[in-house]
Amino acid sequence: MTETARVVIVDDDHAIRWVLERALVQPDIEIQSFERADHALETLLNHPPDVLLTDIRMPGLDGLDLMARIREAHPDLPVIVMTAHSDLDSAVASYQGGAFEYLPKPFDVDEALALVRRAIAHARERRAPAAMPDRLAADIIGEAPAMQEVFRAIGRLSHSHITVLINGESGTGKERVAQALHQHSPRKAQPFVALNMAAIPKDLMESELFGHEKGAFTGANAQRRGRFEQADGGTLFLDEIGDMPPDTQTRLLRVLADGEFYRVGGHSPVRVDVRIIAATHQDLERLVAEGRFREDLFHRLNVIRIHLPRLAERSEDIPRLAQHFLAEAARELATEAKVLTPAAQQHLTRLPWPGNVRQLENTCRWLTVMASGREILVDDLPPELRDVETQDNPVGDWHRAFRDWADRALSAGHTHLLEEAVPEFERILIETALKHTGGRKGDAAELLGWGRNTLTRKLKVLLPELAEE
Ligand SMILES: Nc1ncnc2c1ncn2[C@@H]1O[C@H](COP(=O)(O)OP(=O)(O)OP(=O)(O)O)[C@@H](O)[C@H]1O
Repeated sequence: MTETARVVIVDDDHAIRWVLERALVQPDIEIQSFERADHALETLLNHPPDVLLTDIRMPGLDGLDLMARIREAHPDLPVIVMTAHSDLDSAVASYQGGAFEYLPKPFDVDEALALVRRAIAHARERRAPAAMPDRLAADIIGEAPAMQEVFRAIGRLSHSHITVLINGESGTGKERVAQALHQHSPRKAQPFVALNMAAIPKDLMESELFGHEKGAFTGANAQRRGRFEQADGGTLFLDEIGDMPPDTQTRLLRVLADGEFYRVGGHSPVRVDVRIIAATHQDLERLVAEGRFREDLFHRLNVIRIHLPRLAERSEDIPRLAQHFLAEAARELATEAKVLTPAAQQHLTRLPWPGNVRQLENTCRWLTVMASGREILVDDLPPELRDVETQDNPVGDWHRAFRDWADRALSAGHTHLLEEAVPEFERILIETALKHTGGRKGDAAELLGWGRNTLTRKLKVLLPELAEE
């Protein structure tokens, strides 16, 4: 976050102002200082900063009065009160007046900066509901612009009962978003019921959705309420709607139009009030064009469309998502949360993630169990992720080729692979380094990290034709 924070300092002591002004010179902090509280008052009231640092004892209006006046108008403004160490009474008074923190003088500049940073974060957190949240109540993480767009949509829809269609590949978080839409809707106290069309056998789908009467078909030993009835008053999430068979589509359309339906084998209509959120990874327009999805149903569902991008298209969210999933996995397994080294984190942000957020979540679970240390290195990643070729990871290429070679050699019954591999490895490095230095051996040795003598010795064995030159 690069938003600039405004910090106001009020202290009659010139030296303290000077020290603080210098301590707080940061790219994301803007400072304004005042010598007297009464001079600062008007600015503070009309243009409240993110954080106020004030001394207590000052001529004219004192710090506690200043704080009281400001907090009347801006109760959430964090105030840091500075005062002499010994002055316990004023510290207590400042807390009672609602100070965010008490900073005893003399203070350490790093301590002062850390406290100001904490106060800025606190102020932002308080403002978060009004500003753009980067995390919703349903724990959806997303700072990427496309996710912010999704959050905005959830916010805008929070007073409505409108039908929503969520598009996105498998594992991108469609169900999470559906839950968030529900939790931020007027129906939040009512049930959220989810049903995945792809997971139900076709001939059970209607009874699953609409319920059945006793004796409606073989095995229907009792009356059963379907998902529509279970979701009455709440939200019904229909996942993989593109997999819904045509006759169920027809029935669904009728329910959406009439607000009532019949249980399978039933004769009296059941009325329900259900909000539908549907999701699909398929291109519904194409299914409509191909005659596999009813056009009228498509239009009924496609009132508001939310698109969830693939994880690779929001790679800036990967570090926070990973951290979140590592913490979750640690909690589930009752162990300490692992942390990614910067290199491992960078590697993860560059992977293609065909399984999207779900794949990242599973990877974090795997790492929590499998990584040996608390810090996760690139080498700790599962091989299929570690050696993936990425734009910036040419190493992936040869790792894979090398692994294949080892595999083949072992399958062919070779033993003592190192005797074969190590000289080959060194020969390739030496040749390449010499190519880079135009044949200069001293420089090549330097590039490789060897002494010149070592290179000469290696050349004799590995590349005798070059050794004498
Ligand atoms: N932005 C996010 N923040 C935190 N967790 C997320 C986020 N997106 C997805 N998840 C988690 O990733 C997993 C997959 O998400 P979800 O089941 O919602 O995906 P989906 O698109 O509905 O998948 P499918 O189409 O396969 O059903 C879930 O465990 C979900 O909680």
